[in-house]
Amino acid sequence: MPPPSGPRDPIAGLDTPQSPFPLKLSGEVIKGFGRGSAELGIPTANIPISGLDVGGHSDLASGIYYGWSALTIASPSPTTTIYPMVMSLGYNPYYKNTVRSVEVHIMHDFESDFYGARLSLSILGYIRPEYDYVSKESLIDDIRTDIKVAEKSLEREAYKAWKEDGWLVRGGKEEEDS
Ligand SMILES: Cc1cc2nc3c(=O)[nH]c(=O)nc-3n(C[C@H](O)[C@H](O)[C@H](O)COP(=O)(O)O)c2cc1C
Ligand SMILES: Nc1ncnc2c1ncn2[C@@H]1O[C@H](COP(=O)(O)OP(=O)(O)O)[C@@H](O)[C@H]1O
Repeated sequence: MPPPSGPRDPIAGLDTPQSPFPLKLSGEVIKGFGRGSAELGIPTANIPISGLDVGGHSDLASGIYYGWSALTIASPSPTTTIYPMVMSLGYNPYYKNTVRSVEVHIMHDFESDFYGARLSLSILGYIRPEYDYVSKESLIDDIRTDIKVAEKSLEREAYKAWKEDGWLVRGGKEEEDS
């Protein structure tokens, strides 16, 4: 399906997250198809799609989502940092992938890659379905717009609050029994 023509909404969804959000998803950063940085100039960290099953979200619709991410780097000592993120879930119709993938663009400039790190997501809203595009440039334009929409959407108080969520701050770990 091609994207609709005309301007896009600058903000996604209502002023408070609606059911089924927030959704939690966590996994190890694995290799993707090697296109994000090289072809699009927008790196995307892939995590195993099996993480959706673990959380009971295997029927989550393909599309573009936004929320907060926690990146946990193991060495020299485990450190978790929270960043805003946009996530693409699906078959990337422009590239006609045959498997569904979870790809996360973290809205931060990193100096190096972080394969093997743990990436935990608190997904707070849905932006749009995935589309096929006539050109790589129009795909890039839409991803850039998604990033702006996510930034603006996360500025709302009820969305900002989830940045401090315990599960995320603990790097995707459930609370231990005391
Ligand atoms: C916010 C965002 C929106 C995206 N939207 C689409 C889309 O509508 N259609 C599509 O084919 N791919 C979409 N993609 C996926 C890119 O095509 C994908 O990230 C790219 O193929 C890089 O894949 P790789 O990291 O596995 O190499 C989107 C990615 C992001 C981060
Ligand atoms: N802002 C960022 N968001 C997501 N990943 C990033 C970012 N900056 C660097 N990376 C790194 O780049 C990798 C993704 O690069 P990419 O070119 O999309 O390759 P691939 O999808 O094949 O793994 C991520 O796994 C991560 O290690």
